[in-house]
Order: sequence, then C-alpha cells, then structure tokens
Amino acid sequence: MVGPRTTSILHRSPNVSFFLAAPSVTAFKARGMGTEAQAKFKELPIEPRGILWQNDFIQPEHEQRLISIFLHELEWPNRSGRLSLHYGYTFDYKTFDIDPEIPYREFPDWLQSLIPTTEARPPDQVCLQYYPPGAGIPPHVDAHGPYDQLYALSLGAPTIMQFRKGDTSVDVDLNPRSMMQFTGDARLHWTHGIRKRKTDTLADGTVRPRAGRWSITYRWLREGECECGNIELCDVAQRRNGIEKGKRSVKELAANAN
Ligand SMILES: O=C(O)CCC(=O)C(=O)O
Ligand SMILES: [Fe+2]
Repeated sequence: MVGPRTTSILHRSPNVSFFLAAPSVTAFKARGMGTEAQAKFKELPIEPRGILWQNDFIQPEHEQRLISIFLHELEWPNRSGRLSLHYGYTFDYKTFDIDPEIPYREFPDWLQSLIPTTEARPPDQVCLQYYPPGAGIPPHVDAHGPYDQLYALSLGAPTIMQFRKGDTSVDVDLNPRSMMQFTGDARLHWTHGIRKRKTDTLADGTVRPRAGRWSITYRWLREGECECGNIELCDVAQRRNGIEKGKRSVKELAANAN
C-alpha cells in the first residue's frame, strides 16, 4: 500500500510528490530496477532516433487476463471513439500542471507488474486507453514542460503509429505486448499519432484490418525545465518566446481532449 497521498499535497513545491512517493519507490527498487531491465530495450534502427523497444514485455496469457479485466471489470466512459482512464496524478491541460481538483488515484493491482522498472521511481501518471477499430490519436508530442520520460505498452490488436517531422512520415508497427520508450528525437522533435482508419497498409502491401487495441502510457514529471528549444513543438520554448498558452501545443491539446 502506498502512503497517504491526498489532494493537499498537490499544492506542492515541484518535487514534493517525489518524496511522498517514497514507500512505492522502495518496493520499486526491490523489483530490480536498472541495468538488467534497461538491457532488454533495443533502439530501433530507424529515423526518428531514440525509439527504445522491447518485444514480449508480458506473456500472451497475461495479456488475455488483462484484456478480460479491461472488458469486464473497469468502468469506461460511455461514448464512442478512443477512451481513456487515468491513474496517479491527472494533468490539467489548461494550467499545464497537475490538476489539484482530481485526487491522486492509486495504481490498481493489475497495473503493478506492468510498470517499467528502468526509471528511478514509478511513473507519476499512467493512462490506459482503448481504441476501437477506426479510432486514432492526432499527431502530437506529449508536453515537454510537465513530462520527461514516456513509455507506451501495446495490448490487443496491432496498429500503425506514425512519427512525423516536417514532410517526413515514418510508420512503426505497434505489435501487441511490445513496450516502447520514447527518448531523444522521437520524444522531443517528432510528433506521433495513430490515423483514424479501419485498416493499416503494411510495408509489404498487406492490408490489415484494425481491431480493438489497448495501450498503457506512462509519464514521469520533469524535474527542471525542458531545454530542447524546439519552438514548434516544445511548450517551454514557446512560453519563453512569449507564445500564449492558448496557442501552445494545439496538437497535444487535441490529442488529450478525451
Ligand atoms: O496509444 C499509444 O500507444 C500512444 C498514445 C499516445 O500517444 C498518448 O497517449 O500520448
Ligand atoms: Fe503521445
């Protein structure tokens, strides 16, 4: 059980949450965080650089148990399109900070063994998303200001994710049970998104129908400021250059509207 995390700590100085997370950090280290887990991630030999990849993060039987929990035990919003459930802190896209109105939500039991152990502490925010066939997520970067590390686990049916920079678009096939870490250029300087469509055309020309997909994205709050300086994609660079909040990261806002 994680220690008492209440809404009051949300009125915190930036790093207080890291200290309050101490009990779970202890459990985390005991699970063998570090180099062994990191060695299982291999960088994809493509542009954008910085996509670290691990196939078979979990076994197919485990995946089936999770999908059964997602289908039968969770309460999803009652609407069509991509659906999201949040755990940990909830981010407020109006203030670009943790939403003090929404209390910290403990990670459920089924999530515990799915947390990457390659960071020094557990993530601050986890988002479970369901994509019915035909659903997608607009091209975006996950905001640089609040978030540092970013991982995504794919479950259920495969789908194509597109990374984009300028006129260049690169397809990455997100196969089930793969865990991806976005680092470097892939994290900061290319957008990523999933087209809203019912089929994906693979590199060999095969047309693959979409089916239900779940993803789990993991985010760690940043200590200090992002210094990437990318005026087009970085909310910190935009703020420093006097670009109003409302005009910042429009793509990101759209992606996280649900
Ligand atoms: O579904 C995914 O794998 C990634 C979703 C995503 O880009 C996000 O939630 O920011
Ligand atoms: Fe994203």
